[in-house]
Amino acid sequence: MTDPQSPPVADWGTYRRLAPFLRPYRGALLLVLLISLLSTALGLAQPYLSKLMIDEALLRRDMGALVRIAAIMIGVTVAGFGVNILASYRYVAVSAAMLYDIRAALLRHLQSLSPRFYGSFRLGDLVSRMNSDVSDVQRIASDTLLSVVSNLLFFVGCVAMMLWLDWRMFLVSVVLVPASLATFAHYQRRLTALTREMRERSADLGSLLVDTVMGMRVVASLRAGEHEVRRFKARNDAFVGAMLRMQLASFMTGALPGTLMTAATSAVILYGGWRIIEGGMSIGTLVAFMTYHMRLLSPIQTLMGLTSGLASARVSLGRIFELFDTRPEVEERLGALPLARADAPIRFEKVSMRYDREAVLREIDLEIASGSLCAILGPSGAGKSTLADLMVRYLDPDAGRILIGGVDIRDCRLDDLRREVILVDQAPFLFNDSIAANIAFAMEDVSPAAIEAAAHAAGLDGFIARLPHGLATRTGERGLALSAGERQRVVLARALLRSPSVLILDEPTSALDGDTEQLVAGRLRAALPHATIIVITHKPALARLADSVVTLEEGRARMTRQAARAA
Ligand SMILES: Nc1ncnc2c1ncn2[C@@H]1O[C@H](COP(=O)(O)OP(=O)(O)OP(=O)(O)O)[C@@H](O)[C@H]1O
Repeated sequence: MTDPQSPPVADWGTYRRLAPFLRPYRGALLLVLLISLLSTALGLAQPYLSKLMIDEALLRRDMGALVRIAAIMIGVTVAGFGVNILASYRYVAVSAAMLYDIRAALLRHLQSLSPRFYGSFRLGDLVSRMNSDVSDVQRIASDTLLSVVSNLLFFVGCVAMMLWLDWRMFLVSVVLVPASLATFAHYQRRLTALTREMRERSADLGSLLVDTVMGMRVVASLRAGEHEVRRFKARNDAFVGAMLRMQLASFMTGALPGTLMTAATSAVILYGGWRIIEGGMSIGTLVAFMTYHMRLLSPIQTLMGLTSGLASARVSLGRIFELFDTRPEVEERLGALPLARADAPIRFEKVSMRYDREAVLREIDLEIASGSLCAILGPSGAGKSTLADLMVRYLDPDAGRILIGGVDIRDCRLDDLRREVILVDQAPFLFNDSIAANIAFAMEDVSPAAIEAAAHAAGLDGFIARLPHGLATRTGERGLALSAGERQRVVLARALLRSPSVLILDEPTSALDGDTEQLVAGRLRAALPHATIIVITHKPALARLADSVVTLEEGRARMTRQAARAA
């Protein structure tokens, strides 16, 4: 993983990585290409029809030819209009479907990354990659690629028609192309660097906004509003400066080479005029040639302008593929075994784990009996949450193994493991939805009675009865419309509804008073009579209810059979 402060610019080969996403749409894209070919042919016919109009109808004073050619011109224009609309419509539909596939694949991939990744990656930067960068690629894919194809086709067609009409005049027409291309290449390199800088500044701004909004209560209580506005202004100034520099380079990349090419027009008029006066060329040919020459500029200018879009998309693609390239720390083994139930003993065998260079767990040996209530105690930072993360494979140990019923959990299907072993985190997370939807999150066909039973088991029934909308009450952004203790019980109900074989609770009652804690503890066992329940806690009262107690200290685990003795 590179430093998020310096997002990569993908090399041009990165576009090849889009191939798997393009493959399902090969047929549809080929059809768009054929429609574009037809549209180009219709566009190229117009100047030649003007030549016929001048040389065959006007100069010969032939009224019949005039009407015929005018009718063909109108027909070609109308057909070109229809074909263009069809090509754009089809292309935008295909590119939108393709971009959806990329976003969905990215979302799936992000879900496979460990909490450690989310702990180290800036949230604002992540959102900016999912949103702005994918949108940027979408914009380029929907506008630019069709434009590149049709302009290239048009360019090739123009060159062919000009060579066919008069090759000497063609040479005059393209004499300034090399200078124009050199100018373009210079500004294009500058543009790529400036685009990357602009994206970095934009991600800085996004991260600050996310941080400030998430920490709004701290900002308000410390009266740091003005401090945050100043930080925002500094980052916004840096962003605007980078954007202006990029815009200037983008303009120069398209406009300077185009201006050079326009100068060639005078040379064509001079040379063509001289050939007509000498009697070596018809007026119709010069008019048609001039039209092709002028139209030649347009695809060159458009293609040059588009490269700024492509440069920007290259930066965005680099940022998107950097996420795709972040390997999940935990992956399912090929041929992983199904796990029907996990009501079996859990064994830790010489499990060691370190973050960066610091060892958190050292050769832990432990057995937790099936169906027991086990309390894990230990000072803050001893590695209790890490132990829990290992049991649901948010992380894998550096050494040693964890077995359920004698099977290494790394050999089990991840989906099965996480269905049977549920971890309720220390920081309960609620979605901005109803209490019922939060309890039944991502489950289908759950009866209201089952949700109510889970809410009762989590000690929420009294609270819900007092609410005017009951279970339909919304929980607010991140559940902040509920108290900390209520949030804890909603996530507990969410876990209970799923009837896991193993339930791990990381400080589940830290925000509850003693009476509510006793009530919840009592109902928990009744709701899951056969499950193994592992409770990480700092509370002696909760530990006293446990069948066994494990104390973690300095990376080592000590097991005490009786809660009363341990406490
Ligand atoms: N993603 C991480 N990167 C680096 N160090 C980490 C990471 N997560 C945890 N740690 C460190 O590992 C140690 C154990 O953390 P852990 O959260 O497992 O402790 P804990 O016993 O659950 O603490 P508490 O009782 O305060 O919740 C701590 O020193 C912590 O700073």
